[in-house]
Amino acid sequence: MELTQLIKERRSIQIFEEREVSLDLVKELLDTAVWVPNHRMTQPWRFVIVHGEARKRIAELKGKPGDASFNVNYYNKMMDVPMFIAVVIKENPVIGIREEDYSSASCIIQNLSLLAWEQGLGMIWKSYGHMHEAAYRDALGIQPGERVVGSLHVGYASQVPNAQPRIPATDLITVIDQA
Ligand SMILES: Cc1cc2nc3c(=O)[nH]c(=O)nc-3n(C[C@H](O)[C@H](O)[C@H](O)COP(=O)(O)O)c2cc1C
Repeated sequence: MELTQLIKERRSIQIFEEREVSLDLVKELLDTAVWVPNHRMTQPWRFVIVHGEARKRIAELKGKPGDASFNVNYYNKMMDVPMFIAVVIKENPVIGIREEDYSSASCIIQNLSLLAWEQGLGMIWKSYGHMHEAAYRDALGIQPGERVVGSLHVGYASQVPNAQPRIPATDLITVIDQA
């Protein structure tokens, strides 16, 4: 697919087919996705991939089946996601570097979503609050000093949402050409 078409036609996917996602394919896509610009080449990221039965680590964060606190809707919603990828970065103590690192990690996520889309694979970047909470961090082995940039839900789309219109960049351009 041509890059322009890929960029415009990629959608964030919420609802997936039951079909499994190949771990090898995702590893290969990630290997390409990390070719982002990265000031100082800090490359502070790593990726925690959760799939199969391990999805229960996430699905059971709001109670296990049988618990009084069990949230069946949350459990089912999470177990319907074929694969999760937590994009994790080491938090640099210097704020400027921390922002650069976060920006580069965001580029990886966009690269990955385009590469996945090209392969017919859907994805959504989720930023739910509980990815910063101790229970989620413990379940995925997130270390002190690490930040979860996003929890990516990955799978083959069962529904592709309509595109939401973008404000044309041409309406947002200020051209300065006078001395
Ligand atoms: C930083 C970031 C965080 C996001 N977090 C969520 C989220 O928590 N839940 C959600 O449904 N979508 C989330 N999204 C996806 C956006 O809602 C989606 O990109 C937007 O609606 C435009 O749709 P499109 O990606 O299909 O063009 C997030 C996107 C970004 C870039």
